[in-house]
Amino acid sequence: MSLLPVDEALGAILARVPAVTSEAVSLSDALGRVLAEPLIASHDQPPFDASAMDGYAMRAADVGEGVWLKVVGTSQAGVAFSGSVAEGEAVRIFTGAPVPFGADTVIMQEEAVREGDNVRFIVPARFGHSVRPKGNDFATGQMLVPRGTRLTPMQISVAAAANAATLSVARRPHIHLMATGDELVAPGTPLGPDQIVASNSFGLAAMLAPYAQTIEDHGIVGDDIDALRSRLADAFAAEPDVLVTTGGASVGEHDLVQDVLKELGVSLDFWRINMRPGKPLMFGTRGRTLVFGLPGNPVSAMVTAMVFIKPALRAWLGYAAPDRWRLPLAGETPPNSARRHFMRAQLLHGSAGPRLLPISQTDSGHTSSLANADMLIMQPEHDPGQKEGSVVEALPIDEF
Ligand SMILES: Nc1nc2c(c(=O)[nH]1)N[C@H]1C(S)=C(S)[C@@H](COP(=O)(O)OP(=O)(O)OC[C@H]3O[C@@H](n4cnc5c(N)ncnc54)[C@H](O)[C@@H]3O)O[C@H]1N2
Ligand code: MOO
Repeated sequence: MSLLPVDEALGAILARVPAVTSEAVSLSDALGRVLAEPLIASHDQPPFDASAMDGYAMRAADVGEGVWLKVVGTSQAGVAFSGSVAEGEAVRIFTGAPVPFGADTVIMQEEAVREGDNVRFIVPARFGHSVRPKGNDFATGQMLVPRGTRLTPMQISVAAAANAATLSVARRPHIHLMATGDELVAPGTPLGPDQIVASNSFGLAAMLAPYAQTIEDHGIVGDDIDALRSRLADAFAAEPDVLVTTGGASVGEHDLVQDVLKELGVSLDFWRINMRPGKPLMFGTRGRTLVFGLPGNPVSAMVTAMVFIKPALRAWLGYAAPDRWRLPLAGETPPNSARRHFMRAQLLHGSAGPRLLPISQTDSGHTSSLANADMLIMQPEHDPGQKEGSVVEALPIDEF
């Protein structure tokens, strides 16, 4: 049985991801969305030379020890001084207010002595000090946030400062989930004999939600070919962008998912990957729907979603794939088999800096160890095992 290498499988999936399409959203809906068009400044910021302090604006050349200047007016934020500052004059000014024509410098009020309409300064003037020049923050036409950025609060703030009421962001996919297996019952159900709680769709919905416009969970379908056919046909009728099944992916008589997907017109790109956990993963397309058939084992389902579905969704949104992390080990790893191993690991934050502590549990049904992990170490095929301190590649579990 030949197993497809992980990188080839990922390449095949990415080749099926459609081009980014965009939609406009208001700033209040933009957090966490991926920018589809770069944010370009449409005005200079500040739009005028502005004071950085509450104080006085004047010509630096006019300031000297014991020299009194005449205060000829006030410039406050929103209401500029309408005149200009001539030799020997100053204007009372407030933070953010336009620096009047003729003035070139601001001195803060703590360094000023005011008597009636006159002011003198207890420090020498430094030309241009406490003046924010027009366009100093950003200038018209400047690119402020590049396309493909996942928007943070800081970037939403700069977008608002740039006077953008809406942003062009990537449209998000509609994702459908379906669990398969006669033994499965929904969480909260008193367990009968031979029953297993269906956990996969809950973990997957949580993992995929940040990328999705909607997530629709079709619940649990038993290992019955007619039921599976009808429920999957219903799911396809909604034309989801992505359909994810779990379970029934392996080789047993009850593993029906592949046959039914093909019967319903899914063109299968591959089945079975050279990795653990997650070997029986299948992937194909039906029209514009990307179809992922994940293994039922809960660790395999979550790991294959991390390794394949997340990168596919990042590409869907035009979000550049993050670099793989490279971190030193806080313990040794055992020799690996011929399959690439995605090994559970804890991220330790000690005085030696961040390090990865491998978790020895490798059972693909062992969910509690996965819940304890922060990262998956990517152990290469045939890796002889690594000593503590060796630098290894890893995928952070909670990264977008
Ligand atoms: N003869 C072989 N047997 C198996 C092979 C193989 O190559 N030859 N591969 C093994 C590997 S690797 C995996 S992974 C599993 C995957 O099998 P399936 O995708 O067919 O999964 P199921 O048999 O349906 O379930 C496996 C296991 O996971 C539990 N499960 C299923 N769905 C859920 C869910 N939604 N939430 C929680 N747990 C779930 C299920 O009860 C089983 O315990 O096959 C191996 N066998
Ligand atoms: O994919 Mo399986 O996870 O190796 O048990």
